[in-house]
Amino acid sequence: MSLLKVEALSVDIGGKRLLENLDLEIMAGELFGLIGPNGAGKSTLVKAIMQLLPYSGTVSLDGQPLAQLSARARAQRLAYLSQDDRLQWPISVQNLVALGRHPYRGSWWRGAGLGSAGLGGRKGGNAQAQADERAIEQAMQATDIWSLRERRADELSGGERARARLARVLAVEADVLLADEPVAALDPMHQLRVMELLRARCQAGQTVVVVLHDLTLASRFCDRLLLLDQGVAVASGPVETVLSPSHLASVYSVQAIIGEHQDGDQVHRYIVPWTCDRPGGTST
Ligand SMILES: Nc1ncnc2c1ncn2[C@@H]1O[C@H](COP(=O)(O)OP(=O)(O)OP(=O)(O)O)[C@@H](O)[C@H]1O
Repeated sequence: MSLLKVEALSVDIGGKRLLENLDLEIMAGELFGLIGPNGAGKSTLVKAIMQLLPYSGTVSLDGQPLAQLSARARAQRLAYLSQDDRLQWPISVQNLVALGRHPYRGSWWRGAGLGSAGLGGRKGGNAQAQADERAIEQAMQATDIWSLRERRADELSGGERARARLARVLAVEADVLLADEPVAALDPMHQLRVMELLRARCQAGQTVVVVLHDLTLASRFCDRLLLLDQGVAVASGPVETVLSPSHLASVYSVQAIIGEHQDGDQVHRYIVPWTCDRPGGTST
């Protein structure tokens, strides 16, 4: 049985249809990729799943419509990394990551998380505080921002901040992680590291929905893909079927070099967009 199910989902905003009658089933432990060109509707789909946009249709988790869950239950079961990387106020990296534990806190918990003592400052505290500290530290180690933990998040580089924001959602330890372009700002090593991390999280039982523009990463790491174009599902299923040369040409308007690389006993496909089918140019 699927963990996350989307049925007949449509989104209309301002008189414009952004998503058209989508059906989707994502299994527990799956690394599921959402791909498609700019404006295809990937972020809109993720926001609708997160109940951040009005939609028609049903989104359910474990058979229960998400709209029926309390905000706190939803926040514990689904973690969301948005594309928007603006920070609204100066905050240390470790306190930003600590915000990921907010869904487990009572309403009395007004601070950003760790206070002036930082990590380790509440050793010997209750079980919840220890679970929080463990989750926060693990998330920072996994995203390679441990050494940045006392820096101000708004003073980090774009890639460092992207990893800090990812650490915040990893710290939730939710059943489902929805990550909208988590590797877009990262250097190649950190892109691979994050994709390996998401893969490992799936092997440990989490379910991950990831929006990607890098088709080689999508091909190599995802179990299945949904290809969106203009709010419509063009193809869904195994990577080889979805990332066909004809889809690349018809949806992305590119001719791509598709090759295979033998890595141990596994064969991975790489996809390098090479020429544009659609002429570009600057408007005057
Ligand atoms: N609040 C909104 N009001 C009106 N139109 C919107 C709104 N949000 C998104 N759109 C439009 O919906 C379409 C899909 O947007 P969305 O952000 O889902 O695309 P995307 O596939 O995530 O694109 P990208 O790869 O550029 O991030 C776009 O044409 C966008 O302009």
